[in-house]
Amino acid sequence: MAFRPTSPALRAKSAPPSSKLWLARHFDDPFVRARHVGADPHTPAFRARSAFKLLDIDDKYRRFLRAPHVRAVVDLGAAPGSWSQVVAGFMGFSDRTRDDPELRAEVAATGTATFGIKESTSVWSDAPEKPPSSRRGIIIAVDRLPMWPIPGVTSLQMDFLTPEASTVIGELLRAHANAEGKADVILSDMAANSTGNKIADTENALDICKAVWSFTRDHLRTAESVGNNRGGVLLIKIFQHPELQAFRKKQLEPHFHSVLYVKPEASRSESSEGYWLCLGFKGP
Ligand SMILES: C[S@@+](CC[C@H](N)C(=O)[O-])C[C@H]1O[C@@H](n2cnc3c(N)ncnc32)[C@H](O)[C@@H]1O
Repeated sequence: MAFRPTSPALRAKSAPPSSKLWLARHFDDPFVRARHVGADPHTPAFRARSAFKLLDIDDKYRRFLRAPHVRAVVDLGAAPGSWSQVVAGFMGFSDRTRDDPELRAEVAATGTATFGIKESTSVWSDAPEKPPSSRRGIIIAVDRLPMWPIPGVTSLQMDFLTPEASTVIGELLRAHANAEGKADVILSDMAANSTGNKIADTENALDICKAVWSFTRDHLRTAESVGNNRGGVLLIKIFQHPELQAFRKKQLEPHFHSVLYVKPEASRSESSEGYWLCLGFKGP
């Protein structure tokens, strides 16, 4: 199956007027245009404009992802994979998926949307058999949706809110990360589907925050173990809401040296989306 984007002209033709407006604005968006920087103008360099949010946050806030000690990263809500692409780039892996004939042949041999998935565990990976730790670290990407592979990224197709998610990710970290078996950075761009009901949407957003925080307590390295008071980083997507602010005050602030609210340039101004960048984990 070819992962080539449908041309904007084709999509706009059959769309109702309101969608046409959205599409016109979408394709006029500098971050959407910037995705197409590769040799082939039809194949975006990044799979989503979200890549620019992460690049922007990392640029503005102390290059927490580019720090040399960062060798284990967990990317929650990773599909279609642009954040994982950014992390893989920083950790020295290049996205050869499009260019490498060998990798393409591998992909073709194992199937299409479901290729490589081990049915028993619902874990699949495009990383070679040798442990990633012997190279430049481990990147674990988790999503309910399948994800086209990215070299250096181990992908898990699972619902993060299920109890086994933490166990499976923890096992991978213990096998392939640093001596402590913990992540240097945890990223969460997870967003629940909107139900149209504000109360239900807030509850769902809060459930995600709580699950990510509980996972963080178990699997994030502390600033002390990194040897840097900004080490042990959590970046989590949130939507502005008083209940979420209370969660930040009670749960996050006491456990990190600093918790910053960040609204990257690539985040649409009309969206209430933002991120908390939590630096320097003090421990659970
Ligand atoms: C905004 S997208 C992430 C985009 C991604 N950061 C990128 O750059 O390509 C949010 C993702 O969160 C995933 N998601 C939401 N709830 C989830 C859950 N409970 N478990 C796993 N993934 C979830 C969705 O499937 C969706 O792919």
